[in-house]
Amino acid sequence: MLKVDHVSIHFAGRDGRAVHALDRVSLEIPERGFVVALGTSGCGKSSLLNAIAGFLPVSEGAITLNGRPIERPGADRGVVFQKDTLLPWKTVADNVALGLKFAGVGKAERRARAEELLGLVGLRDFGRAYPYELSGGMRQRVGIARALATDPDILLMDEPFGALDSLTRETMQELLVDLWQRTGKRIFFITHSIDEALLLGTELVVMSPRPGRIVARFKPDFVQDFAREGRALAARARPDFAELGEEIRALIHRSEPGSLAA
Ligand SMILES: Nc1ncnc2c1ncn2[C@@H]1O[C@H](COP(=O)(O)OP(=O)(O)OP(=O)(O)O)[C@@H](O)[C@H]1O
Repeated sequence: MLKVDHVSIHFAGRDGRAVHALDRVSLEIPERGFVVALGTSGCGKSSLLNAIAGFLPVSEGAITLNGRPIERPGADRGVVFQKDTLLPWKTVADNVALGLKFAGVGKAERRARAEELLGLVGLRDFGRAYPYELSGGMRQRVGIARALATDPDILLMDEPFGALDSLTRETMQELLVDLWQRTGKRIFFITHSIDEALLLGTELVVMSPRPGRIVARFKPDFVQDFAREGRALAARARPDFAELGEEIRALIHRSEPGSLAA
């Protein structure tokens, strides 16, 4: 279990006043859970993800993974960002195996594991290519393979498909749901897209800013239809898909700065 227990994160703002990026946020991600956070810009989504990753210390509260407190980055958490962070001078296979190298895994095993992971993300023949030879979608596939390399307990994904064109994004959503089913990893995923959140999440947490809080939680089951069909069509066709989407849209708009409903 990944457990975020009453976590607050404060930053010193430029005017000297504290910025409450997160205020007593609690969250649990069970095995095979796919939790999606969404909300307006500045509601603390990335701060929450960075704290789970161990990049950012919490001001109050605690985060534990299988009972162990998270205090620093670790191989039990794989991270994927919107912008790929591949090393341009290394081949795709070497990029995928980077975490394994740090973990002291030998060359032959690294190579075999990279090949296996590249097969899993549909890039079997690209191990010797360099990142500049790949499209944006392909680079994100490499990023996902790299995040999976150390066989982490959880995947942390910060708007991983936010910079992709809509067709590539759909393909990547299909790939991720397939990977999720096959690997059984728990996932924490950030998006600005209500459609994407509904399609992917087993739990959606809607956040609002200043201070960053969870204002609503939903447990939709559209991802089961998506996984079964391999396509989003059946899930999107359900009347409750649009209804829940509208409910979440209204919630988010209400929390926007300057909103008349705020
Ligand atoms: N290092 C920092 N120093 C000071 N303030 C910060 C820092 N990082 C984030 N903040 C502030 O904390 C709040 C939450 O930021 P965060 O990036 O977590 O939000 P977000 O929901 O991920 O936003 P976005 O959707 O735009 O990525 C914002 O008000 C932001 O300005």
